Amino acid sequence: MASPFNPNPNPNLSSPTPKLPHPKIHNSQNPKLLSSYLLHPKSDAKLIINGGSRLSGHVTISGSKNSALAILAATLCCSGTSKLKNVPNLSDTRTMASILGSLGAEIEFSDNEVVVNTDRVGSVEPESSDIGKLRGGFFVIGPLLGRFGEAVVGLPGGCDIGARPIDIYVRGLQALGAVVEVRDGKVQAYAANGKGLVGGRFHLDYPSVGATETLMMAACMAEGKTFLTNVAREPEIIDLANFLTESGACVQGAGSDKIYICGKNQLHGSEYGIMPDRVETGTFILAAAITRSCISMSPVFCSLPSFLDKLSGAGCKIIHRHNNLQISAVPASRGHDLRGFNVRTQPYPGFPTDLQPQTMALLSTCSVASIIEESVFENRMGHVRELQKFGAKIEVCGSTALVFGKERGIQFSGTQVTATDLRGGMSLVLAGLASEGITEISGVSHIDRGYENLETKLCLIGADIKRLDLNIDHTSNSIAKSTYAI
Ligand SMILES: CC(=O)N[C@H]1[C@@H](OP(=O)(O)OP(=O)(O)OC[C@H]2O[C@@H](n3ccc(=O)[nH]c3=O)[C@H](O)[C@@H]2O)O[C@H](CO)[C@@H](O)[C@@H]1O
Ligand SMILES: C=C(OP(=O)(O)O)C(=O)O
Repeated sequence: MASPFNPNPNPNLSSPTPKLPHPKIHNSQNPKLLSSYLLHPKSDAKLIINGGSRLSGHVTISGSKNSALAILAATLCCSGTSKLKNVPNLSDTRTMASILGSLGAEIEFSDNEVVVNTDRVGSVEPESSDIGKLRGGFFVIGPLLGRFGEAVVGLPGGCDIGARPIDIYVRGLQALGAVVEVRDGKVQAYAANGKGLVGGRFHLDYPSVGATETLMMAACMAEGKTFLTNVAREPEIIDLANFLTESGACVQGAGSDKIYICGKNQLHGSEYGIMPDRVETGTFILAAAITRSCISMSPVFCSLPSFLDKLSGAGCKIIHRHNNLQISAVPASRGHDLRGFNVRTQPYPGFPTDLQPQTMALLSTCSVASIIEESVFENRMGHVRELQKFGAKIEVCGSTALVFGKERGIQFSGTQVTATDLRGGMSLVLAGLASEGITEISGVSHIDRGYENLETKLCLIGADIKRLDLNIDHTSNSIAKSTYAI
């Protein structure tokens, strides 16, 4: 389909996503220098979507953001050099690299490979402004305490989708022999015996993903055995356990609700490939569904059981063979459209909260009404108001949303919306793809935290989406330095 952008290209429109510089960083003495290299795009870009196109073709799925963040933190447990492959190049992974650099680690981030050497780590206090940008940065408290017996880490940031306290982390670290206090907006922790952490037993009163990962890393470096119960069972936990094992740790039970760890003083460097991103996989499945299209993607691991069951029940045909997944949501005939379904988000293997907003966009276009209950985060409905601007009929009561399908004559139309968090932002991209006309999305930096080369991947399967970067230097025909905040 001819794009309205092509005949008279607007010089402000750039596609694909500008490639960020990949610096080589060897100066562990100067964390400020490091931060200035690991640049973050400013938030004044916009995504412009000319919706209504059917999608077709193949998508290459990137490495998992959430695995990569935990495993980057885990390199702090390892002496020598760790080489990580299939790391997605995202603002979150770059921030994590910056956090490791601020501790004195030497890092090279090139394409999708990160090489980390932690032998010259000389600080236990990472740059607080970076910790405040994402949730994963806080995970370094586990390996720092384990390796050095102390840590001073700012309070974590991440998507604004609930209070997101750190009480389970604190109680868990205390069970491993740490004294933990929150002072001046920072968590100050040290080993009570003045030497190092000691193994222990700890029951998580909720299977928190981040607390499980943090305690696994701490326990790997504690003296003696640790037994964690009611732990998170997400595939990212298994990926972290595999990395730790590859680096010399003894971790058993990852993927179940109990993890047993035999502590070691120090792990060694290793080479490890990050697993594919299951949230990105789910998002592209939803992109096909909402546009009633047929696409394929790889590599895909079977890590979305509840989500795939729901989509199949709605009428999507999903074939997952080896590491390739094909989805067809093309209606077989008139009157046979996708049906709505009810969703209750839950820890793995339940329906993933990180796909709730994008699923809500799809359900607004389905043939019957649906109910979405968000049970993991108490405030993950920020996207509803923006989806309503497209014409979606959604009513919210607390953490439950009633999503009316197109029985109410809903037809999405392009509009101007703002992303206020990562997955909520992505639900707006999906709604834009399914809309008639032009959609303009602001707050793109939220989306950039979690989707690598988003516009390129969507364009390759036939979407009409471009990035409008207000900081492009048109005089030099290249992306100006001012595009990035230093
Ligand atoms: C970087 C990363 O991996 N982020 C993921 C991780 O976040 P994160 O690790 O932050 O998510 P958690 O599993 O910890 O949070 C789940 C629930 O537990 C609560 N809680 C958590 C810790 C704590 O000490 N006290 C407490 O009450 C949280 O407020 C939330 O309501 O898992 C979430 C749930 O799958 C995903 O949405 C995030 O994408
Ligand atoms: C909630 C998410 O990330 P974070 O935990 O970093 O906020 C997410 O990836 O959807």
